[in-house]
Amino acid sequence: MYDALLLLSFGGPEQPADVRPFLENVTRGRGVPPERLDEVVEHYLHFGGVSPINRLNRDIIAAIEAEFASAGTDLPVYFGNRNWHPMIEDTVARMRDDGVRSALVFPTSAWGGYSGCRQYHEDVARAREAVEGAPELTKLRQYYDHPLMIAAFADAVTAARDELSESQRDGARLVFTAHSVPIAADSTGGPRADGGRLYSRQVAEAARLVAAAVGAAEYDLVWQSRSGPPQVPWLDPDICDHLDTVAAAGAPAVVVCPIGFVSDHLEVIWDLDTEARDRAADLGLGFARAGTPGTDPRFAAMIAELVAERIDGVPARRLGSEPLYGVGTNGALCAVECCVPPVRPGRPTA
Ligand SMILES: CC1=C(CCC(=O)O)c2cc3nc(cc4[nH]c(cc5[nH]c(cc1n2)c(C)c5CCC(=O)O)c(CCC(=O)O)c4C)C(CCC(=O)O)=C3C
Ligand SMILES: [Fe+2]
Repeated sequence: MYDALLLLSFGGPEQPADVRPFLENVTRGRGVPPERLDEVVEHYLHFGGVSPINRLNRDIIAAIEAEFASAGTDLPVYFGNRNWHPMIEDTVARMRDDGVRSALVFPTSAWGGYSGCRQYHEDVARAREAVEGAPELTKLRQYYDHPLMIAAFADAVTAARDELSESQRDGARLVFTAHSVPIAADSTGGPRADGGRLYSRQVAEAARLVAAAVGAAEYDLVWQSRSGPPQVPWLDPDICDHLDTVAAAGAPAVVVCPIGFVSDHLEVIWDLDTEARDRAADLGLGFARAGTPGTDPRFAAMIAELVAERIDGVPARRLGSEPLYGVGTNGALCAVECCVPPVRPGRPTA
């Protein structure tokens, strides 16, 4: 029925010369101001112009291959990106040349919403348009509340808390963070009949599930990595501003859980490990950042389970109750009027 798996991700530069063209791909027609782009160029150059994201995705692929081998699942795993090499168009052409007829697509975003789900459908549609004789491509579902992912995040939170000194541990505030998006995009996320806000509702539920798993009665959910022009409202508060609030409330430390991301890519190692950590230091707040689930063996096990749902009809395991979508073949949307793209300032209308 399916003869391959394609891991589809965001992509990131692998050398300094890649940084500008990568960012142009990401932001084309999206109204991100040039000043913001210049800043983001600096973030990448701070790490030698190399994002860890491709390497981390290759590690995830190696873990999936091992998982498939031990389960006797005979599916080759391919790697393609939206914004940088290996580009999805090139990978889909290679899949066709290898004789792949119908493949499943695992997106490295757990979420619904425009950026986390619909844009991956658009990537699939664009790649198939570019490649004559392209295989059928069926995107897997959203997995924000999969028990294996929640368990991996929960153990990472516990490990981060243990890094704090004993005096900081007790009063440490648990803070979840995810990529901010424009409020207009969030409000049209999901099928219209569901009332929108799919992304922020799923993020809030994932945070609740992880907090419950570690026994935290209190926690906060904040946002990070805002871009776009300042007059456009995005989900807030921002993580750095929130650290001021936490410090003012008298907490000795924070445990920051990047619930919105599956791996330690640039949004994590810059925005959290650099910017937020520096802000915490200025405020005299202890700071520990929980790891992301991508390197946890349970993450590959979860992917194998999502594949088995499609191939063997294994029942979908999930802990939450927010609506869950994400499946579509050849770029077909999850539902009619799903995640209608917001009108963006500066975006070409054609
Ligand atoms: C919801 C969401 C996720 C999580 C879901 C998922 O994982 O898909 C995510 C992930 C990521 N975002 C990433 C990088 C960037 N995102 C940008 C810009 C934007 N992100 C947005 C949303 C999201 N982004 C939005 C609404 C924009 C504004 C432009 C637009 O409306 O589309 C920009 C432009 C410059 C800037 O920051 O302004 C960059 C460089 C990287 C790669 C990091 C690396 O290289 O290691 C990853 C994994
Ligand atoms: Fe992003």
